[in-house]
Amino acid sequence: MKMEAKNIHLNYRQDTALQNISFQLDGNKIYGLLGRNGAGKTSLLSIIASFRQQTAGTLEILGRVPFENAEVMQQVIFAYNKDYKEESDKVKNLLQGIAKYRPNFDMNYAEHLLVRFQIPKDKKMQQLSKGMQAAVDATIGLASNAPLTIFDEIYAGMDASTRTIFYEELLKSQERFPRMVLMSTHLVSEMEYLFDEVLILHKGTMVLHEEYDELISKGVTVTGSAGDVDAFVQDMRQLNTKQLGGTKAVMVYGHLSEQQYKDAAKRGLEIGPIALQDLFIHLTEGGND
Ligand SMILES: Nc1ncnc2c1ncn2[C@@H]1O[C@H](COP(=O)(O)OP(=O)(O)OP(=O)(O)O)[C@@H](O)[C@H]1O
Repeated sequence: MKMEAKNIHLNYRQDTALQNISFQLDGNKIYGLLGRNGAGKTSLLSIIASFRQQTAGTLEILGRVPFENAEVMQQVIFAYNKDYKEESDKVKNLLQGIAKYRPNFDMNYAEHLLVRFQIPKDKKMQQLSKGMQAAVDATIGLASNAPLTIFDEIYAGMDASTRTIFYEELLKSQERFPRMVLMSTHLVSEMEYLFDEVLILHKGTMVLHEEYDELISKGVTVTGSAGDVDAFVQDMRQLNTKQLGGTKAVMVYGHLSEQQYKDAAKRGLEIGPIALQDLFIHLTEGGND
């Protein structure tokens, strides 16, 4: 699967929701789309899923414009928390209806997921709790086996155990049927282990797109006595500082050279990894409140 966005803008009347969004995604990987409330995640995913059209710029999926292109849209599933209050269909009938239009839909797997999520398949959708409805949305997203699978904050309403089942099943089904998965979230620390690549949106612009391993390897946390830490990090890009008594931990962004590792060891400083959550907070702080 391949996707390319060039200079996408989206306005809602006079408000700008997305500006200058460009990226290329290539491969059957899990992409984490991170952003705070109102960053533009749903807006961007809705354009990718052809639920709405951008104001300017181009989007291509497999080299074609997806909007109103049935052939491309067959390959895409957009799973999000739907409103089922008017939905009197039973769970099993809803799934059967979806399976008719989805060539890769795996009903056996969907039933397995319903058992794992403890969803009674003979119950009407409108009678399920919010978390159970979200689990049905996740089931649809996973069992559709669509080459481009989009989950928009699908976990909302799910309890911690249900979310864990969802993450496990996502990884298992991705192994069986590799696909491009785009997943928006602000539960960064809980979900970061799922991501192959990370995209961070902030106030409608893309502030970062990198491979997860590369991203994590780029930053380090330097811990030790405050004076030594300050001297060591003085010329580095500092992201975050914590101090407890005389001990200080500073998160810095950038690769350390071999010499810097040696210097750190000499000064008795500890070098540890950074957390994506810290980087996310740093890159998206300010302006939204
Ligand atoms: N239908 C709409 N009409 C007008 N403005 C909208 C509409 N939908 C979204 N917006 C605005 O666009 C911006 C981006 O919203 P969006 O829903 O894409 O963010 P999000 O990152 O998905 O947020 P959240 O994490 O809170 O769901 C926000 O400022 C929001 O107020």
